Amino acid sequence: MDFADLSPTYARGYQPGWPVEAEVKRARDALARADPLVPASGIRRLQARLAEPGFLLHAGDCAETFRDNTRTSVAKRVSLLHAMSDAIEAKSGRPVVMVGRIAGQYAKPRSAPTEHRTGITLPSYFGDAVNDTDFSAAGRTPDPWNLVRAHEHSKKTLSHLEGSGVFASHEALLLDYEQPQTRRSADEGRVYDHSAHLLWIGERTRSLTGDHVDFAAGIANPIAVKIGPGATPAALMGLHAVLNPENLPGRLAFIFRMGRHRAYDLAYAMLSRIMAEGWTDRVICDPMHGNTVVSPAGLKTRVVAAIEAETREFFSACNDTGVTPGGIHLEVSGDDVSECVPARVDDTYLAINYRSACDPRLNPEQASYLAQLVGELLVSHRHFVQREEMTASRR
Ligand SMILES: O=C[C@H](O)[C@H](O)COP(=O)(O)O
Ligand SMILES: C=C(OP(=O)(O)O)C(=O)O
Ligand SMILES: [Mn+2]
Repeated sequence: MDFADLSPTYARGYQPGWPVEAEVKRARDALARADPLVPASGIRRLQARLAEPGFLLHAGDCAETFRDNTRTSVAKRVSLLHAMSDAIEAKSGRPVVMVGRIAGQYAKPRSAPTEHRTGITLPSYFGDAVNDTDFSAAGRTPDPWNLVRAHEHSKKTLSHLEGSGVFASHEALLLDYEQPQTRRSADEGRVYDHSAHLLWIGERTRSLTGDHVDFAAGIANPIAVKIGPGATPAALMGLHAVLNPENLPGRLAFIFRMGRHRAYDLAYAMLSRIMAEGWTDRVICDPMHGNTVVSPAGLKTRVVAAIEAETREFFSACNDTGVTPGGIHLEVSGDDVSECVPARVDDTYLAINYRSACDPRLNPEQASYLAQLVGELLVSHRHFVQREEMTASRR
């Protein structure tokens, strides 16, 4: 296979170039026969929780790996989510719904279809559901049976999550993974994607005319859509019309990931439109994905101060438009990694324990700091709401 020319297949909605189409069909058939990973009742339970005013804590790995899918690792991730949730609840008094980037976050939409190292060109790493991080021809060749392995691993993770109060979510990127797991429920006739409770559409695949939005429109799970700096209020309008035409609470969330410098202005414009239209869609802040930088040694990192700054800007825009902040979306690790730098990019710090298979994650200490901050910012929003109510009652 000519790895240097993957661009044409990859351009089709970031789907990997599978080497043998017949194998893709066999893997899809295996997924269609496999047990549903999450039951319709669990999906409906999350939808009901999201229809209430609770705050969504949406966090986990950028890319889970099969290697790290152990009971211990899952337990550490769950306990971090609980610690963060407790901190937000304790400060703000607002109930928190925990949704992990977990039990299926195995696919990545990479900026470039190929990676070059010392004269060798191979496919990029697209997540364990497609290929391997190992930079070798064997490791990087997409294997459709990894889709089936991703299903098996997700099943194992879900068994560790049982009774933890954490719902599962991932980016619905690989249609060869999602479509075969989509079934009509026998009791109420709705169509659910049983691969996770919540699915999100990424910044790169949210085109109104693309296959991903079309797929999401056809399933009844809660859906989130990433909204980056290139989006307009008109684009939001189109997504709302297609994904939540009945304006159902708990169905749709917009995850803003604007980057710290333009976060306030861009969010303000979008939130004003949401307010004016009276949409029930939840608004969430992802202060990670617009703030990725590359260190001098070539590692992707994020400065915690920038993550904090975007979080503050988002909450200010919510306060100034009167929209309720609906959640925070973070990439975090249960391990003490050194992937996000405190205040300035520093390769010595990054070298201590950089383990991410894709994007840099907050370690537990950094994640807990962010959770405290969010709790505090929610308190000032509560005061804002009370002020509004007082003004209204005086009229
Ligand atoms: O979340 C993941 C990344 O932001 C996305 O895959 C792009 O990463 P890349 O620019 O390293 O390809
Ligand atoms: C790829 C991701 O984000 P975005 O689509 O916002 O770039 C991600 O959440 O890992
Ligand atoms: Mn990421």
